[in-house]
Amino acid sequence: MIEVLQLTKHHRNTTAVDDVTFAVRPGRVTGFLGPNGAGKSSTLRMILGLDSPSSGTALIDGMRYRELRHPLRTVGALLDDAGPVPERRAIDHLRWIAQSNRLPGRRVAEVLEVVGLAHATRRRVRKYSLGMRQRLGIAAALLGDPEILILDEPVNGLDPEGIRWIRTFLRDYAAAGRTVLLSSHLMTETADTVDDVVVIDRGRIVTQGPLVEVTAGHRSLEEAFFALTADRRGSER
Ligand SMILES: Nc1ncnc2c1ncn2[C@@H]1O[C@H](COP(=O)(O)OP(=O)(O)OP(=O)(O)O)[C@@H](O)[C@H]1O
Repeated sequence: MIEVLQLTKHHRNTTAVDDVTFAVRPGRVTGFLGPNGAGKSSTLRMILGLDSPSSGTALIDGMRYRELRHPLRTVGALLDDAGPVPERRAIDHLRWIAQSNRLPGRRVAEVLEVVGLAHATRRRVRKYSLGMRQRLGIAAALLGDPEILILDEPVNGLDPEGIRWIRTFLRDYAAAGRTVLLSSHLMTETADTVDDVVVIDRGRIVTQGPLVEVTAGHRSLEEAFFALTADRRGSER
C-alpha cells in the first residue's frame, strides 16, 4: 500500500506538486496520469525518497522509503532517467545491483527470464532496442521480488507489441495481489491497463477512483480529463 498525504513540492518559482493526496491499493493497477509537466515524476521521486517534500508525506506500507529495512525487497522502481551504463552487458548490470543490495545472485537469471531477455543477457546495453531497455529496467525493479512496483512512463516510445507485453505483465502482477503504480501522459494507451486512476494536472489532483467511475458519462478517459480540466484551462485564457 502506498499513501501520499498532502504532498507538496516547490522548485524555486514552480509548485510542481500541490497538496496531493491519494492511496494505491494492492491487487490493482493504478495509473498516475496527466500531461507533461503535471507533477508525476516529482511525486514518484518523493515516494521513492529521491527528493524531499516541501510538505506532506509519502508512505510505503506505513513507512517513509528511507525507513524501509529492505527497500528493494519492498518496492521496485523504474524511473525515466535512471539507465544502465551502455557499455555494460545486461547480465553484469543486474549482477551489480543484486550484489550491492545483497540480493541472491540466482534472481538475475530469474528476472531476465520473466521479462523475456534470457536470449540477450550477454549483449551490451547500447545494442538493446528501446523495448529491450524497458524490459531490462523492469528486470532490475523485480530483483528484490517486491510486493510493490512503481514505473515512471513505462510505455513511452514502445511499439504496440512492447505496450502489450507491459500491459499483460502488470495485470498479472496485480492479479497476484501485488501493488502496481505506473505513470503516463498517454491516457488512451494506459486506459486498458489500469483498474484505478489518479489524474494530475499542473500539480493538483483532478480526479481519482476506479477507471469505470472516472470515465462514466464520457467516451474515453482522455475526454473525461479534458472535461474535468476545462474550467481551469478556460479561466486562464
Ligand atoms: N528539479 C527541478 N527544478 C525545477 N523545476 C522542476 C524540477 N523538477 C521538476 N520541475 C518542474 O516541475 C513541474 C513538474 O515536473 P514533473 O517532471 O514532475 O512532471 P511530469 O508530470 O513527470 O512530466 P513529464 O512527463 O514531462 O516528466 C514542471 O513544471 C517541471 O518543469
